[in-house]
Amino acid sequence: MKKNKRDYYLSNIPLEKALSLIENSFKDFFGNEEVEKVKVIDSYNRIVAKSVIAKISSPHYNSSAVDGIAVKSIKTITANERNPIKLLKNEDYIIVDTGDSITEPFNSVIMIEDIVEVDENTVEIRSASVPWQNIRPVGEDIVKSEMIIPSNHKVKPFDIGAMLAGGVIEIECYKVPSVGIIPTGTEIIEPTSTPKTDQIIETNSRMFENLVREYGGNPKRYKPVIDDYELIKDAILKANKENDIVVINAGSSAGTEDYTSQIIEDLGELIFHGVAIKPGKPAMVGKINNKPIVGVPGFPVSAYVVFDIFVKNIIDKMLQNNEKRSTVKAILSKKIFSSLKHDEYIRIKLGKVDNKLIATPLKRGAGVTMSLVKADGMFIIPKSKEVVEAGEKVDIRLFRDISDIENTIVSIGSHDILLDIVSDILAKKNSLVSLSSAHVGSLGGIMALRKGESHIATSHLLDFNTGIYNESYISKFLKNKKIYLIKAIKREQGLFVLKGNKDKITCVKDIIEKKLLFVNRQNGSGTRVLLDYILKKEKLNKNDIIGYDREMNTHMTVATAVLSGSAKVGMGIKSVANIMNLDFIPIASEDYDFIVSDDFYNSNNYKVFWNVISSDDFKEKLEKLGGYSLGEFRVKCIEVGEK
Ligand SMILES: Nc1nc2c(c(=O)[nH]1)N[C@H]1C(S)=C(S)[C@@H](COP(=O)(O)OP(=O)(O)OC[C@H]3O[C@@H](n4cnc5c(N)ncnc54)[C@H](O)[C@@H]3O)O[C@H]1N2
Ligand code: MOO
Repeated sequence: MKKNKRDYYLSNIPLEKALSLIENSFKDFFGNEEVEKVKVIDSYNRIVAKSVIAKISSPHYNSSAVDGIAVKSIKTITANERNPIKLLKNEDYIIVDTGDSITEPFNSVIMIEDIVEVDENTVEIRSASVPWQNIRPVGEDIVKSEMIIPSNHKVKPFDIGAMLAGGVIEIECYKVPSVGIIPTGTEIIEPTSTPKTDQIIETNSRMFENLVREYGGNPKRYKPVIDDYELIKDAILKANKENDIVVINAGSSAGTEDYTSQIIEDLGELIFHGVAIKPGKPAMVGKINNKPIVGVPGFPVSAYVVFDIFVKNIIDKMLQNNEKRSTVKAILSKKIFSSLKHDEYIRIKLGKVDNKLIATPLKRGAGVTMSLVKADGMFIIPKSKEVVEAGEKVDIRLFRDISDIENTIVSIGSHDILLDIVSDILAKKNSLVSLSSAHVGSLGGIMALRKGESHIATSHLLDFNTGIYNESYISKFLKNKKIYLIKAIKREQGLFVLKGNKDKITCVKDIIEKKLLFVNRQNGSGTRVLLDYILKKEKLNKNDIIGYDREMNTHMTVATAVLSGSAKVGMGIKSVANIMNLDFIPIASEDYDFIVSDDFYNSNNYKVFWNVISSDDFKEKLEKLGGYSLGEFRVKCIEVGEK
C-alpha cells in the first residue's frame, strides 16, 4: 500500500485562474460534446444541440376559431340593425364548431350568439361578417420551416407542446453528462439516527446527486470508500471509466489520510489543488484519461461551494448552458471582515423592511449546513476587499423566489421555540406570509429594530430598578421611534441540570457553593440580565461562578452543553428543558414580549401575525410545551422622543 506523503503545499490561485485552467486543459473534451436523439415527449429540461424547425404548420388547415356558422362574406355585406339579412342553410351557411375546417366557398365565421334562428333552415344576421373573421389561418401559430426553438435552449413544458404541434417527434440534444460521485473517509457511515463518536453521517453525496440533477446531469453515486490509497484509486478508475466526470469527496486537505491529490497525480494530471475561495480552499481538479475529476472538500458548506462552482462549470460547458442566475441588490445589515487571501462566500437571510431589502449574514463555518438551509441567498466578498461596511449594497444570488422574501416577517431578538410554532402555523395555514427569526439576544433584537433591519424584536429584558420588562430599554435605545409593545406571554426561567438533579441544586447560590461548572448566555441576552439581577439581589459575586464567562447564544445550545456534560448547570426556559429531557429548577417568571415597528404594525402581514399569536391553536401548542402562561394580550403604543 502506498503511504501518502503529506501535501502541505496547496496553492492559492484566484478563482478566475482556476476556471481558465479548466477551460484550457479540457479544450478537446469540451469541443466534442456527444449529441443524441431524444423523443420530444421525453425532452423536458434537456438542452437541444440543434435548432428545432417546424415540419408542418399549425394549424395546418384554415379552421374556425369559434362555434357558429361559416358564411360567404359577400352575402353579409349589407346586413345591419335596420336591414337584417336572412341566410339559407347549406346554401349561404353551414354550421361549424371551434376547430372545424373552413373551405371554399365559405370564408368567414359568425359566432352562434350573434345569429337569430328563424327556422330549422334559416338564420338572420344583423351585421356584416368580413372575410377571415373568426378563422384561424394555416400557420397562425407555427409556420412550416420556422424555427421553434434555437440551439442550446433548455426545453420547457410548453416547448414540448409547440414542437409536437410543429410535427416534430424527435430532436437532437446534448448527451446528459454522467457524474460519478465517490464519498470517502473511514469515519463515514450511511445515514442512521445513532452515529457513534468519531462516526460522521454521509450527507454530501446525497446533496451532490440532486445538485447534478439540477444542473442537467445524471448522477451515479458509489458506496463510500475508506481512507486507503489502493481502494480509493480503484474506485476512481472504475468511476472514471463509467462516467464523464468524477467527483471525489473529502481527503482534499493535508491530513495523514488525504490521498486524493496524490492519486490524481499518479493516474493522470493534477491541474490545480488549492483555490483562493472560502470555504472550499482545498478544491482540486485533475484529468484522468482526458476526463475531469473534481476533488471536493469534506465539510458540507465547502463541499457545496466547490461543487456549485467547478462541477456546475464543467456540466454547463458540456451542455453549452449559458443561463445566468438571477441576482438582487440588498443592503448589508452588519459590517463583515474578510481576508485579502480569498473570495469569501457569505450565506445571508433577506428581509424587506421599510421597502429596503436587508441582508443579514448567517454563520460562516464550513461545517454549518444549516447556514445553507436557512439562507435566502449568498454573496461574495471579493479577494480585493477586507471589509464590507454595514449599509453597503451587495449583489445577492437568490436561493428563493423574491416574492417569498418580500412576504417574510423578519423577527430578530431573543430565541424561543414559540417562534418555530408561529412559523409552522403560518406554513400550515398555507399563508403566503412566513416568519424568519434570527437569534441574537434581546438587546441585539432592539438594536436591529433601531437600525430598521427587522419588523419585530423579541425581548425579555428586566429593569433592575423597576422590575418592569423591556420598557426602559425601549426608552433608552429606540429614541425618536414609534413602536408597539405586545405583551401576553410569560415564561418560566430556571436552571437546567441532568435528569435526577444529582447535585441537588435548588437555587443560583448552589452553583457557587457546590462549585458546579456553569454555562452562561451571551451579553445582551435577557437570560443573562436575569441571572445578573438575581446575583445582585442575593449579593452573590459572578466571579465565584465557574464558567460564568463561557457563553452560548441560545437556550438550546445551553441545554446541549448540559446534556453533553461540558457543563453541569445552565440557565434557560422550561419548554427547552422539557424538549431536551433535562430537569428544571424554576427561578423566575418573566415577560417575553414582541416589540413591533410602526410600519409593520400597520401592515397586512402584522394582521396575519396577530391572528396566529392570538389563535387557540397557538395557545394549545404552548400549553403542550409547558413553561408558558398566556394572559390577555395587551398592546401598548410607545413614542419615544429625543431625551
Ligand atoms: N492542516 C490543515 N488542515 C486542514 C486544512 C489545511 O489547509 N491544512 N484545510 C481545512 C479546510 S479549509 C477544509 S475545507 C478541510 C477539508 O477537509 P478534507 O477535504 O480533507 O476532508 P476530511 O478531512 O476528510 O473531512 C472534513 C470534514 O468533513 C466531513 N465529511 C467528509 N465527507 C463527508 C460526507 N460525505 N458527508 C458529510 N460530511 C463529510 C468529515 O467527517 C470531516 O468532519 O480540511 C481542513 N483541514
Ligand atoms: O476551505 Mo475550508 O472549506 O475553508 O473550510
